Amino acid sequence: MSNDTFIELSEVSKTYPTETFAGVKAVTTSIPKGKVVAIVGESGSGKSTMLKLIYGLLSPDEGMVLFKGEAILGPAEKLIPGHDSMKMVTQDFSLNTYAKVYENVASMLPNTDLKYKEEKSWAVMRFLRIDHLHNKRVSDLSGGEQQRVAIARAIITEPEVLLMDEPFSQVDTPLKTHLRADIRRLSHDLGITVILVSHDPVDGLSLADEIVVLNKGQVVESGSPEQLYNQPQNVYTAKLLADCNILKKEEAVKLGLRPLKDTVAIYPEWVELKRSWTSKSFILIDSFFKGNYEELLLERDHIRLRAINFHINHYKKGAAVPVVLDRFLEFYQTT
Ligand SMILES: Nc1ncnc2c1ncn2[C@@H]1O[C@H](COP(=O)(O)OP(=O)(O)OP(=O)(O)O)[C@@H](O)[C@H]1O
Repeated sequence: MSNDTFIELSEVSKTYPTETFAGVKAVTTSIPKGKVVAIVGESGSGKSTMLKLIYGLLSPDEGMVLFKGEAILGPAEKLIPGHDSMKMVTQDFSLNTYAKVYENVASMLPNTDLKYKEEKSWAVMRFLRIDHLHNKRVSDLSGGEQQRVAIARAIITEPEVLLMDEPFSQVDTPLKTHLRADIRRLSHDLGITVILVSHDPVDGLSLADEIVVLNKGQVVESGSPEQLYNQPQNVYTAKLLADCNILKKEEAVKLGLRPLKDTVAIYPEWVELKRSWTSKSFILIDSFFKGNYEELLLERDHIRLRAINFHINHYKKGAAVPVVLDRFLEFYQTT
């Protein structure tokens, strides 16, 4: 392990005292500087545990967590837990809800230079577009606004790393887009390395430069969103990131595919719907309106597939839908 790497986890394991299974197990991965990294995985896969190990809120039972080549001190070795060059925004935001926005943000800086304190507080509030709320009490803000105040408090001291646990949990869909853009600006404009945990992998796909996939406390793979979406090495990743159709080899063969491995994954957008006759017709079981498209549930030989259809209401329930299948992923694992 070289000294010029940024954050490195090497064979890190952590089992909680009351548990028999490890929260994380033999995790080895590295986090590059200045990037947005999303840790994704099913509930209980160890995402929050990994975040706490990086921040120093937990000590590993085995292995090492290094920040710029130095071991991160755990709670037993540090009076105030948490690494000095990092800040963590938790789901509860830890704000003083009775105080105003400006006070919440400015109180993170010492009173040694009042001019700097005031200028910096305004700059950070402007960066996160909460300057117009400066005089409002935090208790009167929406969840999305409180989230931005929590981020402002975290970045005002210019940390090198910002850790975010489920940053989108209290934000509705339109605000998510703004918050994603804000998080990207933290890394791209300010150079902060952002490590976030999300139970919704779509957040990771649309925002992160790199994704780390956890399953049962272990890193199953990591890479860019495009790489993991288009060429996942595990059926777990394909299911997690794409909500894809999973077929056994025999089922895929019945549908005319020629897989070599045990499990086949077909993304709904790869189920090609044709307007004219094809040798493969499916029966439309149901359709689900999704706004600018509908999701079709199709069946043939007792095998069901979900497909995406942009010509809403073109197919009626019970009708034959001509389909072409020529793109699929295949895996040796069955789950
Ligand atoms: N304080 C704790 N004490 C005992 N077990 C814990 C504790 N925190 C987490 N665990 C266990 O460790 C495992 C990993 O939990 P963790 O919270 O890291 O997962 P997660 O992927 O963040 O889950 P979620 O998405 O549900 O928040 C789980 O089995 C969980 O029950």
